[in-house]
Amino acid sequence: MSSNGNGTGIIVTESSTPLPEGVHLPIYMDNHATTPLDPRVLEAMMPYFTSTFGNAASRNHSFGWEAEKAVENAREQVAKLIGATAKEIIFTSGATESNNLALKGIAEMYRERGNHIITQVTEHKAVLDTCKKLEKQGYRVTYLPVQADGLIDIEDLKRAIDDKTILVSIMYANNEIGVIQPVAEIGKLCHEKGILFHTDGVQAVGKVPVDVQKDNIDVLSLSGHKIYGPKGVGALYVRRRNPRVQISEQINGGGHERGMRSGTLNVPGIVGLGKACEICGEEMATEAKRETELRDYLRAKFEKALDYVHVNGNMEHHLPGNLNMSFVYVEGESLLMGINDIAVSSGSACTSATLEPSYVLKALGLGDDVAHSSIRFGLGRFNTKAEVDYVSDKLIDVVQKLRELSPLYEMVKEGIDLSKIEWAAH
Ligand SMILES: Cc1ncc(COP(=O)(O)O)c(C=O)c1O
Ligand code: FES
Repeated sequence: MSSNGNGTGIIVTESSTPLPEGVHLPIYMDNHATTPLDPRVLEAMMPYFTSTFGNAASRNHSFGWEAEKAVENAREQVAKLIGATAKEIIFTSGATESNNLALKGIAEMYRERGNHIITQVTEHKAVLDTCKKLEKQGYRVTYLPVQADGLIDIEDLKRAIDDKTILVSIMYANNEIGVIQPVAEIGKLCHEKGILFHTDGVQAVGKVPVDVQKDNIDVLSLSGHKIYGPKGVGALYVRRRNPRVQISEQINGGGHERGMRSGTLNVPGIVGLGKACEICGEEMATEAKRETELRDYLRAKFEKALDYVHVNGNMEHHLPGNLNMSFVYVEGESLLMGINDIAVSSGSACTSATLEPSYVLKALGLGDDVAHSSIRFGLGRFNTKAEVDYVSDKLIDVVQKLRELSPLYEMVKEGIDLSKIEWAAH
């Protein structure tokens, strides 16, 4: 296997100018995809791999009791972060499983009551593909559109509800454009109509205050690796009162997690998830402020230096660390190649397995070309101002150079209306 020397798979281009202090390449600014494990989380997890390795289900010796105690402590920590009680937390292998369990488990359990589910077009694939599977099994699914700013229209939701609707699943915050949906309002509407409300809270939990009571949430998915915890562990909040939600198990076996999710518990992972939640709860307010400032600073630098750039998604209802920007009139692929020492995500096909531009950006009404020239910056706990400066300066430089070569940009500057041009077919 060839190596690029930094072990990340990212090829770092040689630079003749010395790097600013505190900047090490490559720079990771893709914290919506995953986050590094916080060293404090690792420290909490370590004993549970070696000395305290018991099976939390072993009832007749201290190894089991110690493991169980750690799991129950983590359950409290997770519950506290979202305003739930410990008994309402089910541990899973991650949010993909949580979303599957929520949707399939509710669909199956409430089949007698109805077969209609409402979601939205900009959900994560873990929700969309689960819904598609349920459609094959005879459920009806309404995929609500979003407005140009990424928010759903509550009136659309009201119109979509019918007497067979059993579940509404709308994500708390979007993983690409960072837009925060009016969750409390959606939940209130669902409760008035006697419909269950599930939210994919993966990007919001730990970043902004999430409270299952105030937000009228019945079922919520969360994931460890998006909040500086380990990968492969997550949880599902399942409301126990007003209303008591019932979920049909999707994995059968030893009856763990009150029968809702069998399988020996990942004790170190769960301990890590709990610790990650505790840290987020303690540091959320200051960290959200810090990331928001960095985010706004990054955006302001782009807007000052470049024309034809715009943000995607409503910026008032927005995650602190998210910035999704389109750099119009540059070719997406070249843009990415020009910033290959920076780990960000793009709305283009070249970074994904499926050869299509981001369906989230397209749902906002962006054309393929603009979606291709869009970049998602995901700022996180370990990003610094020096990194933000490096990233913005580099990007501005690359965009300016690419535009110098861009005939489209030149035509726009000359005042030619591109939409009126008849391009020759090829
Ligand atoms: C909004 C959203 N939902 C679900 C997931 C899946 O989470 P996990 O990686 O824990 O399965 C992700 C992560 O990619 C996400 O961003
Ligand atoms: S930018 Fe790579 S496919 Fe569009």
